[in-house]
Amino acid sequence: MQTGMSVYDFIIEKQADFPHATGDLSALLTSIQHAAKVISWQINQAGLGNIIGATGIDNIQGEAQQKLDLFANDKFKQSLAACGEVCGMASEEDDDYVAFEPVNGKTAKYVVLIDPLDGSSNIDVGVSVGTLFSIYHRVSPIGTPVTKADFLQPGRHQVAAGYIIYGSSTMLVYSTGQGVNGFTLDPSIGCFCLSYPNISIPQQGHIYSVNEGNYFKFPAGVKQYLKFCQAIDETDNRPYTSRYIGSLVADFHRNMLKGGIFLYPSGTNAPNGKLRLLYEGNPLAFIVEQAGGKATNGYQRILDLSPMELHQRTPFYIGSAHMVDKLGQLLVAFDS
Ligand SMILES: O=P(O)(O)OC[C@H]1O[C@](O)(COP(=O)(O)O)[C@@H](O)[C@@H]1O
Repeated sequence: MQTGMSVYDFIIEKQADFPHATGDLSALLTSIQHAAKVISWQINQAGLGNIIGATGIDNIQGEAQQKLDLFANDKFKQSLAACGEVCGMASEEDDDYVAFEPVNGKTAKYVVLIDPLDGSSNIDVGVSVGTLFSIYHRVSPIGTPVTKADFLQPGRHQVAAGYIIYGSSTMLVYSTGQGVNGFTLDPSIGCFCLSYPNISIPQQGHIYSVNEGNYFKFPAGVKQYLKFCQAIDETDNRPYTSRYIGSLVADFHRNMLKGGIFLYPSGTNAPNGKLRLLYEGNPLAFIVEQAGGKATNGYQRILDLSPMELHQRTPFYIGSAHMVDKLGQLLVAFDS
């Protein structure tokens, strides 16, 4: 897999490893790229058009819906519905899942869960934002109406997952369960090209990412862990560095490439934290594990959690394996 090759060539080469591959997943991934390119173009001109700012409506999360949230949600819905491989989509921006009509009599076997524009409250200040996606095989019989059960599957059943980061460059990072690869959008040819093959996260990092403004709401184990990160100990390069953008995809992407831990504890914003298990937790947990890292709710592997509701939240700790383990030990010691 040589750097610079297009994602299309990459998918075709990878498909060769799976003689029974039908190309359906490849077509689905291509439809995600199409929507991402349109959104990337819109974000790059965001200040010029009438596309920044809020719509005046709150979404089911109780958050002010940004115009670009809706734009991105519609773009992914259109592209995924048109590709014919997806029987339904659940989005952080929609109260309930939507079922797609069959295309040319094709029997779609996948469902997609998506956070169309994560960190969108940062758009009008020019900070990186992202899209998160999660793909499963449906559990209901093919050809029958899609059901809620198709979306409430544990994260370990994901067939593929990934994110797009709209930052200094636009990147697609995804996994189909055979490692993690990153592709940068080359605007001159309108194509995602391989730029980060076989990404792996360092087992130990020196960055911690958390909104310390919520410190007094954190569980005792988290407070202990932050003390550990800030303590002076040259034997293992402490104190660590604090970095928090407030845009999950951007914070995660940095920590995956450099090594680090991202924390969004329980008790902040809501009893179970702020971040959504299905749209934010599961796709990033799938990616980080494929890159050699870990993701937990403090006590359990995120990918083993059984979802009960479409918009349920979870405490979220993700990153370098040794750092997530250390935090887990302190949570058990101080909060169980
Ligand atoms: O402002 P807080 O409470 O630190 O929360 C920041 C977190 O919320 C988010 O903005 C939530 O994302 P959404 O934009 O998808 O609601 C994350 O990207 C980010 O990590």
